[in-house]
Amino acid sequence: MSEPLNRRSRLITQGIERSPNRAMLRAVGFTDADFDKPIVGVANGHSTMNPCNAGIQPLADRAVAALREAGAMPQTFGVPTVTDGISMGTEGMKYSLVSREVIADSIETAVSSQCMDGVLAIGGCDKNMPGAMIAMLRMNVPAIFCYAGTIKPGCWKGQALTIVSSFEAVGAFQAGKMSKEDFEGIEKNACPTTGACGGMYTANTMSSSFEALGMSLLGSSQMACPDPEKADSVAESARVLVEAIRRDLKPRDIVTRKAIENAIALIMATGGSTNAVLHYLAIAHAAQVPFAIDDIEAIRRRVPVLCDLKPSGKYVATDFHRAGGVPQVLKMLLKAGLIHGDALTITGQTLAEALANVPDTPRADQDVIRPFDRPLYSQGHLAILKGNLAPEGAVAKITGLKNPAITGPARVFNSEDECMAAIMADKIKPGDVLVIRYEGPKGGPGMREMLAPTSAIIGKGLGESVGLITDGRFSGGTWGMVVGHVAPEAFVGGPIALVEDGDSITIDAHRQLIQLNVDDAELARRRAAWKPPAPRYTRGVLAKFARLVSSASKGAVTD
Ligand SMILES: CC(C)(O)[C@@H](O)C(=O)O
Ligand SMILES: [Mg+2]
Repeated sequence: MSEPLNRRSRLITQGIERSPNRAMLRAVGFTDADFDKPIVGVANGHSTMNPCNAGIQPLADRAVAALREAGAMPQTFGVPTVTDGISMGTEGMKYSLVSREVIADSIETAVSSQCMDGVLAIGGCDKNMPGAMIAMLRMNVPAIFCYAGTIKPGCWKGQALTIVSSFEAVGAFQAGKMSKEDFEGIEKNACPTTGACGGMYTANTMSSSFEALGMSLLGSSQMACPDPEKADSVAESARVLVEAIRRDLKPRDIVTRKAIENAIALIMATGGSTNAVLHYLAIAHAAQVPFAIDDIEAIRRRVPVLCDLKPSGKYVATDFHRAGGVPQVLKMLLKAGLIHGDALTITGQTLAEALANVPDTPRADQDVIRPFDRPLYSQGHLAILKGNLAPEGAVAKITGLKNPAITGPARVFNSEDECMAAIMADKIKPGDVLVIRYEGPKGGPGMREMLAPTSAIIGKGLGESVGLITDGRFSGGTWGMVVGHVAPEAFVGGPIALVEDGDSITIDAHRQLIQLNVDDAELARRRAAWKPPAPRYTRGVLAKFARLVSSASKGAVTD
C-alpha cells in the first residue's frame, strides 16, 4: 500500500483530537473525503501595487482548479510584495531586500503553521522569486515556483521600451538631451501590460534561473504575463507538483550544488542581474549547500555571454522566449559540457532528460541567442572584485565596458540621495569615482538598488567616464563602470568608511580589482578616528533586519 500523500497535513486532519481542526476546515469547503488528500498551499503574490504582480490572480485561480483536478486540496494565502521600480530612488527602496526575508518568512509561516503537504508559489517582482525559494528550501516540502511572467515591451517612435528606458530618460531630459514630447511619450508607453520588467533584469534573471535550478518548468519563465500559455504553464505546474508530492520529491533533493552551478551558468550566459549573486548566496544558505562568493568566478570564466538582452544588449524577454528562451540556452550549455545534465528537476526527470527534445543549436534566423562561435563575450559578465576597499568582495558587470579600468578622485556621499542631488546638479565630472556608502544591508539599512543615480549618469552621457562604487546594490537595469555589494560595509567599519574626498581609487575590471590608493599608515590613522554612526532606524522591520542581517558577501541573510 503506497504511503498516503497527506504525510504532513494528517497531523491536523486525522484523529479524535483533531475534530476542531476538521470543523474549521469544513467551513472552508472540506468534506469527509477531502481529509485524506494532500493539502497544497498556493502562495498568491497577487497585488495591484505594480504590473509585475497585478496579473497573478487569474494564475492563482488556474492553480487552484488544477490542484483540485489532480486530487489535492488547495489552500490559498496572500504573500506581500514591494515594487523595486516604484520605490526606486526613495526611502521606500530600503524595504526591497528586506521584503525578500518578509516573503520567505510569510510563506514559511503559512505553510508550516498548517502542516501543508506542498506549496505552489506565484510571484512577479524581483524579491518574490528568491523569497519564495528561500522559504521552500527552509521547509523542504515538495514545492514548485511559477513566475507571473514578463511584461511585454512598450514602443515609442519605433523604439522598444522597458521601464529602464524611463529611468534613463530622466537624466537625458534633465540634461536637455531629450524633448518633452519624447520624455512623456516614454513614460506613457514604457509599461503596456502586466508582467515584470521586460529586460534581463532581476525578475527575469531569477525566474529564468529557476528553470536551470530545476524548480520551475522548462520554458515557463519567459512567457509574457497576459499570454494564455502562462496560465496553462501554471496549471501544468500544479499537476507536476502533486506528482512530486506522490514521489516525496523535496526542494533539497533538487537544489544541490550542481543545480546552483547550473543556475549561475544560465545567468552568465544570459547576462543576468548582479542581484543574482546576493540571492544565490542566500538560496545556497537556505538549502544548506556550501557555496561561497568566490565559487562564482570559476563559472564566470568558463561560460560565455550568449544572449543579446537588455540592459546592455538589444533584445527583451519576449524576444528571448520566441527565440527558444531558457531551454535553448540550457541545451547549448549542456552540449558544451558547461552544466550538469544529471541534476534533478521538479518533474522527476534529470535536466538532460527534460531537455531531450530541445534543438542543439539556436535558430539561424535570429541573433537573440548567439551560437558559441559568436558569443557577445567569451566569458561571463558577473565578476567578484577584491582589493583593499572590498576584502570580502564586491560585484560588478565587467562586460561591454569601453573603459574597463578607471583611476580617479573619490567623490564621497553618505547616502544615495546626496549622490543623486550632485549628479542632477551637474557637479560630477568625467573621471570621478563616486562612492556611495552607509547604504549596505545594516547601514542603509536594506541595501538599496541604485538605479536612479546609475541611470542619471547614463542619461547625462557620463556612463563611460564615471565610476561608481557602493556598499548598496544595483538594479538589474544598471550597466557601466559600477561596483556594488562592497563588503564589509561602511556601517560595520569596512574600508569604504575610511575613504575621503579626493582619494585616488582604482577600479579595474580585467584585474577584478577595487583599490583605495592611500598608504596603510594613513588608513590606520583614519580607522582609529572612525566612529560607528547611530542606526538610522531603531523600530520596526528595518531595525529588525539591520540587527539580524549578515554581510552581502554571505547573501545578506537573516537566519
Ligand atoms: C526596476 C528593475 C529594473 O526591475 C530593477 O529593480 C531590477 O533589479 O532589475
Ligand atoms: Mg530590483
